[in-house]
Amino acid sequence: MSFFNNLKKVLHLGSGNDAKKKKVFNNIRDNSDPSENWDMVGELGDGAFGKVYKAQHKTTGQLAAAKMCVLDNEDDLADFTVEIDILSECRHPNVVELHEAYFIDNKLWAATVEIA
Ligand SMILES: Nc1ncnc2c1ncn2[C@@H]1O[C@H](COP(=O)(O)OP(=O)(O)OP(=O)(O)O)[C@@H](O)[C@H]1O
Repeated sequence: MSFFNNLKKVLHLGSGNDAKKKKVFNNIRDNSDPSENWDMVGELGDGAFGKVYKAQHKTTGQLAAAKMCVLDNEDDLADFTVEIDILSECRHPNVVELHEAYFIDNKLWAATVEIA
């Protein structure tokens, strides 16, 4: 970034749209309802951040563990994106695979391959 752009940023002289810019989360379907694709067919457990449900994909029948975390607001979503991004790209026999992640009504849903 140029010196001039840095100065504009420090002095808050941007275009005025910066605060309104919506964050883009590459691996999270924003404002999308997981129940369009997944049926919650049971409960698997409780974690530090929320409940984990047993989910079944409506078309493929694939089973998954759907972890649901209630967030205070959309800004808190940024705290989870690192984990979501790593799980989306990581393919290892000892690490659960992330199918899909959704964010709707301040709830983050992450559907990973069920292992138990
Ligand atoms: N992929 C899965 N397959 C089967 N059961 C799972 C799976 N993921 C979680 N569970 C169940 O849900 C419970 C809570 O999981 P969760 O990952 O939230 O635990 P946690 O240890 O609190 O992790 P974190 O600190 O990331 O929230 C687990 O103890 C387990 O019983």
